[in-house]
Amino acid sequence: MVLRVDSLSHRYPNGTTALADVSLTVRAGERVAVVGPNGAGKSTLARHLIGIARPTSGTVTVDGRDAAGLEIAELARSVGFVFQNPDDQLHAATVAKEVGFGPRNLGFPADRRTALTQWALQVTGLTGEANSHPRHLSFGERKRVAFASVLAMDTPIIVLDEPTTGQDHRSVVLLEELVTDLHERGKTILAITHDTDFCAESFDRVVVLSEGRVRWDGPVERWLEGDRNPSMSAFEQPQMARLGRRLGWPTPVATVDGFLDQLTDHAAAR
Ligand SMILES: Nc1ncnc2c1ncn2[C@@H]1O[C@H](COP(=O)(O)OP(=O)(O)OP(=O)(O)O)[C@@H](O)[C@H]1O
Repeated sequence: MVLRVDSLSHRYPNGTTALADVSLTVRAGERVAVVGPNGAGKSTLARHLIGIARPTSGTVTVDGRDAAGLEIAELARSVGFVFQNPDDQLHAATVAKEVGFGPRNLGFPADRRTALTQWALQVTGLTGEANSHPRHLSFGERKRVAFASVLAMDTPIIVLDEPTTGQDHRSVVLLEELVTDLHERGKTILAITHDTDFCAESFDRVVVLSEGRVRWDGPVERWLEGDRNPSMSAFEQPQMARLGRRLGWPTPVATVDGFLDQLTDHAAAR
């Protein structure tokens, strides 16, 4: 169990209860999407995973260690966090320096630092921007710089807060491929997202939060079976699911590959 949240509650000083008795376990190598309406408590939950929020009650355990008892810098070796707003985490004068900062800070040797920085720039499509000032890039590009700077830290767990926001179609496809690649490298990935297409293409499991509580937790395919699952009703079905329904297909389909498989089966059955 790489992440374990036990009966976690969080009340802000103004009295708002953002999380109420949340329990959740994530195994190493899982891809989990946390979804839910605005104000559900998703970002608050993420802040607990990186140790910048302290539980009102309950515990958060990362790799068997109580997050509340660890220094933020220590936790950063295990959990990389990509903020919703990249400007919360970009400070260096060039993209390459920004991406190289994390591995340098963690004390990695020079050859590992260089290899990780180059890899992170390459997989986020930023090699050509290595010498640019992050502030001169677009919002979508800055988000990719933030992602690259977390990748370069080579943490076993990566938490992404709304990664597809502000990304054009090409960048979303790049992101989906990247999540698959990271999964194949054995990373544990948890993303907070409102993007059901992204959930369908890149994640195995969905956790639905609402009003600070876990309302649903299970495989992404089951969650997407809209009318059989009331927790899905507040979300837009993935495009492939809507298309499958319009075609009258009885078995729900959510991904492009799933759609093509069913199309092939239907053609063969004719
Ligand atoms: N610093 C804070 N002080 C007081 N209340 C807060 C604070 N941060 C968040 N909240 C409240 O806690 C609740 C959960 O907020 P949170 O940001 O975790 O939700 P979210 O699911 O991430 O929302 P969104 O989808 O809009 O980003 C909301 O009611 C919010 O107003």
